[in-house]
Amino acid sequence: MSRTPGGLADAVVHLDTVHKVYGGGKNKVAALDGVSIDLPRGTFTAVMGPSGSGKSTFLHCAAGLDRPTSGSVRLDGVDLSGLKEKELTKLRRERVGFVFQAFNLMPALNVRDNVTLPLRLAGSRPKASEVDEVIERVGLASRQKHRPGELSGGQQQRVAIARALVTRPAVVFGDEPTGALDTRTAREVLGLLREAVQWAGQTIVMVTHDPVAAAHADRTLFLADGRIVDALERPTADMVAERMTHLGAWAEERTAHDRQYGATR
Ligand SMILES: Nc1ncnc2c1ncn2[C@@H]1O[C@H](COP(=O)(O)OP(=O)(O)OP(=O)(O)O)[C@@H](O)[C@H]1O
Repeated sequence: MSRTPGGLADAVVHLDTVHKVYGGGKNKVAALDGVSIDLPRGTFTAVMGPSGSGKSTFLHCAAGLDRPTSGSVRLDGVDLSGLKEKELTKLRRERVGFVFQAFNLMPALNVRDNVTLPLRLAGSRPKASEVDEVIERVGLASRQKHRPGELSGGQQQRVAIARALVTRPAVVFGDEPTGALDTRTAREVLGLLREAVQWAGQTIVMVTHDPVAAAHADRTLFLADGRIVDALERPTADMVAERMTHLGAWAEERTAHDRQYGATR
């Protein structure tokens, strides 16, 4: 892939020296400490790291849900730092899809209406054939008139995935999308995400604690103390778990050290 001075030519998400600092004085926390990364179009990236390493902060800054303290984020070619709140909301609505651990469906709406909601909110009229296709893809064609309360957890997450994909976003961000699912259902949902990368060239970025989930991605990034400290291409779950064990032990040592000597990371 060709590189430009600003990063990869076809990076959907580009972070350049992103810092995110919370609090001040003794309570200051550097949740992100100079993160630079390109996430290429049509790829599936998993983000892992010990608790408190900055995964959610990374996702929020990359998705334009939160603003970095310094550094820049470019999403689908747009520099987010230049955008006003309203413009940012519009960009998220049009170019970003989200899948959360809690499915966040509207309980009063049926499957089809939940799926088409983002399109309607953006003021565009859903094209029936495209909606049919995405609902078919996630295996819910026979459940379109059901409400979320009548569906299993896995089916509800499929609705959320269809809702995220229907706008054909530049990137889908997943925050522990399989965190609330049993192992078998989680695998099915991950298979669907993987398929979306394959059949639609979808770009996906997913925060997860689960090495098996990370093994579905093309690349796994490892965060520790707000920095990307490692990356694995097409790793197995065992490789990811092993890397996490090292990072976990390292994080524990850091915590013990901080308790003894204090820290303002
Ligand atoms: N709003 C906030 N105010 C102050 N500190 C915050 C805030 N949000 C996050 N932090 C701190 O920033 C650091 C990174 O938090 P973040 O939630 O990004 O980590 P994480 O890797 O997603 O953790 P987990 O796996 O436990 O969800 C932590 O030390 C956290 O306490």
